[in-house]
Formats: sequence, structure tokens, C-alpha cells
Amino acid sequence: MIHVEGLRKIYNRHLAVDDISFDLEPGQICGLVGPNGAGKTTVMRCLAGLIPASDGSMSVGGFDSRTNLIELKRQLAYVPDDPPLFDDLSVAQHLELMGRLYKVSQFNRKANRLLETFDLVDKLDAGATTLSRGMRQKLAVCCAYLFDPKVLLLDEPMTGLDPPGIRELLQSVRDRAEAGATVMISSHLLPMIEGVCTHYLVMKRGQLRFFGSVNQLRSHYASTCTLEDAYFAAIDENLSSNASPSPTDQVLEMEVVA
Ligand SMILES: Nc1ncnc2c1ncn2[C@@H]1O[C@H](COP(=O)(O)OP(=O)(O)OP(=O)(O)O)[C@@H](O)[C@H]1O
Repeated sequence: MIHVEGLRKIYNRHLAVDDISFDLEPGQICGLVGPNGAGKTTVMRCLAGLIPASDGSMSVGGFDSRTNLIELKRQLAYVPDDPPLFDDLSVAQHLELMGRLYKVSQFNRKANRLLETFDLVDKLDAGATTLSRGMRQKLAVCCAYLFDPKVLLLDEPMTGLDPPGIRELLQSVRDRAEAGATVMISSHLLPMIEGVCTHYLVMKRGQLRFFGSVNQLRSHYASTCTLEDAYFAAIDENLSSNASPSPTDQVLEMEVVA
């Protein structure tokens, strides 16, 4: 469902994502983890077709980003960590807009169920600017879920959510995956995503430190390790034996060579 090969992203002179490759199938939930600035959001934004990759190839649902970007975008929903809502629209109007844009069948049933799940029924007529941080996040998730995308890219979706909201969100991710969606969820809240993910992608300074299933993670690092243990092992791993320079060094070297 998601195929990424050799993805690179250079912002001006900064190599933010360096040669990342991975594949995800329907039903898989991939935790995208790594320290601040690792490149997680950049990977998601490239995959969502919001920013162009500098190199590499990507496809979603078989649609290549270079030749079929519009179809690729139709396959997925991207929920950024600070959802851009429309100031002038209410909660209900956001959902109606999404419903019309994506020609959602059984709109009322789906919208009502989402509003109940994410505890937004009381806020139906509230304007976006009057919503709390967590409510904005919940509304963005509802908008994403409404059209049943095949791929969900959730960037730090638990930020601002209360404990019931976090529980609902994680359960909804499980339900969506069970129904066949492919989910990528970036988070720093490792214990919270640990019970949900089937796969992990660990990044540091633009580079891929680990990609694989939960079982592969366990056998790679230690059979009893937690995600947090594996995370620290992966990001602390000394790559110098591969003589792999840091991304910034690589950009500078490229410039010197040029
Ligand atoms: N628009 C931009 N222009 C220049 N550099 C950028 C831009 N966006 C991100 N970067 C840089 O790219 C690198 C990766 O950023 P990114 O936001 O993808 O990291 P992240 O893993 O999502 O971080 P966090 O966990 O803090 O959200 C960082 O060094 C960041 O400063």
C-alpha cells in the first residue's frame, strides 16, 4: 500500500531525510519514532504529496507520486500535529465540507458516530477558533476518518488529547487497520503506541535506524525489550563503523565536490 524507496529531502542546504526506504501493507500500523528533528514530519509530508521529494520514489495504493500525484492524494489522509482548520467554519461545517468534497456515502451516520466517539456532539455549532487544542485535534481526526481513506498519516495525533481521547484514538487506529487501512503514526509517547503498532520505523538525523515488524524489533535488539529500550538502542547505535557521515556533513561534502 505504501512503497518508499530512497527518499531524500533537502531543504535549502539541509539534508532532512536521507535515503529512507520501507514498505507497508494494508492492516499494518507503523510507529514513526525518533528524536526532535529526525525527519518524521518531513517523511509524512513527502508521502502526502505536500512537499516534493528531492530524490527517490514513492507510491501509495500503487499510484506513483511522480506520475499520479492526485490519485495518490485521494488514497490518504494526513493529520498534522497542528491541524489547519478553517476559522470561519463550525465543527458541523467542517464535516459537511469534507463530506461534500469526498462525496461521502451515508454521511449523517458516519459523521454522528465520529462525533460521539470523539466527544464532540456538544460542540457541533462551535466555531473552530473556540475549540480547545485537543478538540481541534479530534475534529481533524474526524475529518480524516470521514471518507475512509486507505492510508492514514497521523503526525503526533495524541498531542493535547485527554486520556479518554487518547484511548479512543488508539482504539480507532486499531479498528481502521483491522478494516484494512494502513496507518503511520508518529509519536514521542512510546509506551502509548507500543500496544498498537505492528511495525516501527526509527529515524535519527534524517537516517533510518530501524524498520521492521514488532517481532523483528524484538529479535534485533533483545527479546524482552520495550519499545523505549529499542528506541534508545537504535538511536544510540554507533554508525561510525559504516563510516556514515551525518546528513549535514554529506550536504557540505556534496557542495565541496561540486
Ligand atoms: N521548511 C523547512 N525548511 C528548512 N528546514 C526544515 C523545514 N522543515 C523541517 N526542516 C528541518 O528538517 C529536519 C527534520 O524536521 P522534521 O520536522 O521532519 O522533524 P521531526 O522528526 O518531525 O521533528 P519533531 O519530533 O520535532 O516534530 C529538522 O532539522 C528541521 O529543522
